[in-house]
Amino acid sequence: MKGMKPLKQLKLSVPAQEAPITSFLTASGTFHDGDLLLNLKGLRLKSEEKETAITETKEVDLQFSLEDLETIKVIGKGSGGVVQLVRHKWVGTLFALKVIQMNIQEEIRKQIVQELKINQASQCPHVVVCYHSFYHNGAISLVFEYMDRGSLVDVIRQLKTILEPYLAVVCKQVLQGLVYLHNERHVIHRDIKPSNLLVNQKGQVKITDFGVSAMLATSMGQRDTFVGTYNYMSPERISGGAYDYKSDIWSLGLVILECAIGRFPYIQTEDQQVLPSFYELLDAIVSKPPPSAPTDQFSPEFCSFVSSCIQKDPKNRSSALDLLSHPFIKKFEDMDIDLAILAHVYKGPNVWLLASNRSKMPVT
Ligand SMILES: Nc1ncnc2c1ncn2[C@@H]1O[C@H](COP(=O)(O)OP(=O)(O)OP(=O)(O)O)[C@@H](O)[C@H]1O
Repeated sequence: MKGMKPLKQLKLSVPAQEAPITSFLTASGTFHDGDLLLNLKGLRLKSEEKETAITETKEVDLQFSLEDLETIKVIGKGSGGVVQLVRHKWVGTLFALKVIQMNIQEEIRKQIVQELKINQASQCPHVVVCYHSFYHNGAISLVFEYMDRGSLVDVIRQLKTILEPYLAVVCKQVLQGLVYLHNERHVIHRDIKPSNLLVNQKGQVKITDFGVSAMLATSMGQRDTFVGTYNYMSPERISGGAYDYKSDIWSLGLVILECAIGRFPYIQTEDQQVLPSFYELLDAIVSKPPPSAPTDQFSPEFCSFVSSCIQKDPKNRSSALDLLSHPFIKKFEDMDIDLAILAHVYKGPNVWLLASNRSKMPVT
């Protein structure tokens, strides 16, 4: 047409950016990073689309979007957002939906998608499966396998303490999860704590929130700055030094000791209910001798296990793989202890039982 410039001559001035938004976000709102696609319909690996995933649970094959899920109730709240129990409207399967509000910055995008990828790809029976991840309106929604007995926080709250035979089984399962993360995935969890160890009525214990805390920290522009609790953090992390898989072992040791004695190990006595102040706690973790299991109350195997984990120098801590063959774990292996009994005695996060229920469990 007359007067109209050829298309080639039309120029649009776009401000210079390190990476144009179109390089990772499509017009329809889909993140893409290599093989990975993340949008309202969920997370997909292009390369895996053709492969038929062979999994034990049929839920993995469910194709769904957020609209297919209906909320039943809120089951938890963390520093990043709420966790809801949701049901798939058509199939009826229950899931835990974690919604995290976040302002995604360009420089952390790669790390987030990487973590989601690892999380979703989990094929370990002791790591909570993340079935789907949705990114919508500045929030990331993660659809997790629902663990119907809540976390170890709920268990300790109700039962007060967990006896050694059960603790050995809990420990073994967490260690199997850690061996998977450390030795197969080559990643550090970085946030092992009671609320991230979930239980179901089958008596399975699984590690959750893998990568989520790091994702939150980075999204807040605080790369590697922790957003949750510092309570279970290893001395080398608190001091800002280099840390590795052994950092998770320190945290595991504190969690297991807490489950045995019924209080956070840096709280000195049973009467003392409050935690030391933030700085007192950090100082105690870094400068004081590490906590240990009282030898007059616990078996030598248990005391040795705890001290193999809670060592100030990470070099002196055992690896997850070595701990799997520790005498404390081996001691109860032949007894065929069914953790489902514990899950049965303990009725779940909303019912607080009296500690008298402990009498139903075997005595060490
Ligand atoms: N997959 C799940 N199945 C059942 N309950 C869950 C699941 N995931 C989380 N919860 C419950 O929701 C609670 C809150 O979880 P969330 O991961 O948001 O925070 P947190 O681990 O308690 O704390 P923080 O955000 O500081 O890490 C958990 O303590 C647990 O009771």
